[in-house]
Amino acid sequence: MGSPADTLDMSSFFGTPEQKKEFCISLLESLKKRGCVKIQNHGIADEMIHELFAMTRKFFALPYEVKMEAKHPPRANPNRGYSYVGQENVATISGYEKGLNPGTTRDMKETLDMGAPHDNLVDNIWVPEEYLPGFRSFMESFYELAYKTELHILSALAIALGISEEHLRSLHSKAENEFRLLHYPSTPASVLKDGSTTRIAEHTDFGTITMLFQDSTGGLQVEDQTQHGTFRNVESSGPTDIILNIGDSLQRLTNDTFKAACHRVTCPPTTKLDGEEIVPERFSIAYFAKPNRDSSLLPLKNFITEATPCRYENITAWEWNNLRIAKLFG
Ligand SMILES: O=C(O)CCC(=O)C(=O)O
Ligand SMILES: [Fe+2]
Repeated sequence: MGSPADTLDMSSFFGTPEQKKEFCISLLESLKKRGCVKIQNHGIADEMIHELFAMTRKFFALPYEVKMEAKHPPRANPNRGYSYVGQENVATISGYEKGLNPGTTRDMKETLDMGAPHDNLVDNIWVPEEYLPGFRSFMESFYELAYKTELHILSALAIALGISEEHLRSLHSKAENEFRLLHYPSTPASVLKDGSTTRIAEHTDFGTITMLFQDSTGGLQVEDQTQHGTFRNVESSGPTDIILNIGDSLQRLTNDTFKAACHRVTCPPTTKLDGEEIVPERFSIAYFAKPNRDSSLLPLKNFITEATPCRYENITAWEWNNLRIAKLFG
């Protein structure tokens, strides 16, 4: 089966110049091989991540009617607010890159999508403060913390790729990101058996990088970059690990030097689909780092050579995002 995702200690990025260089090189190698990497000591305090999970659990434990006070509009845009189980089905876009028709597999998940606290275009949608005191301000501060880590990771990637750190960071200067809480309710294994229902269908994320936190339930799988069609289980050593994966926008900017990581969530590996088993609920949190909406996703000059001609047309990050999400709901 080969090794699962590598684990990297990011404290070396903040260490000596040699340690920093070594971290950047390992990051690039691991991502190219496995499509994702686990990062520890990334700078976000453990207590903040534990609190993030605690808040996430509290949010999804609210009565349905309360969550619906923050309801996501019926269409994909603006991508803000609470989506109930069945509202968004990722299989509709699973085969996008491969030119396949929309799939019909249903996702068993509920989500809360948020963006920057002061986004120029779209406001966040919150449940009234009295139902979840402190929730909004906590999520807004976590967003800022995650953005700082995003910038460090972008620097590390730029160093490893030999491109300008300033330029890559400037493409992300507005923090026009998305931040999503996910809850997969407990489900009889039999429901997930025939393939018509899953937790989240396979897909690539649309942005530059995704930083994911998951609980210990299991079920996340990422496609190996060197063996297409082979999905490997990715288990975190704890909720504080960041699972980092590459999205479509970085694939475009690097002219396919990086390929976006295809991933999905199924039953935990130990589930026996034939039994009476109940698959336990699962919580995860994804921070989707995206280029500024108005920036171009045309591959960067460094990646265009005679041997590797430009593979992508000029499109803005916002146009790309909207093209990808158009089929998500409905
Ligand atoms: O729940 C997870 O671990 C993955 C979620 C995900 O891939 C997404 O929301 O794009
Ligand atoms: Fe994803």
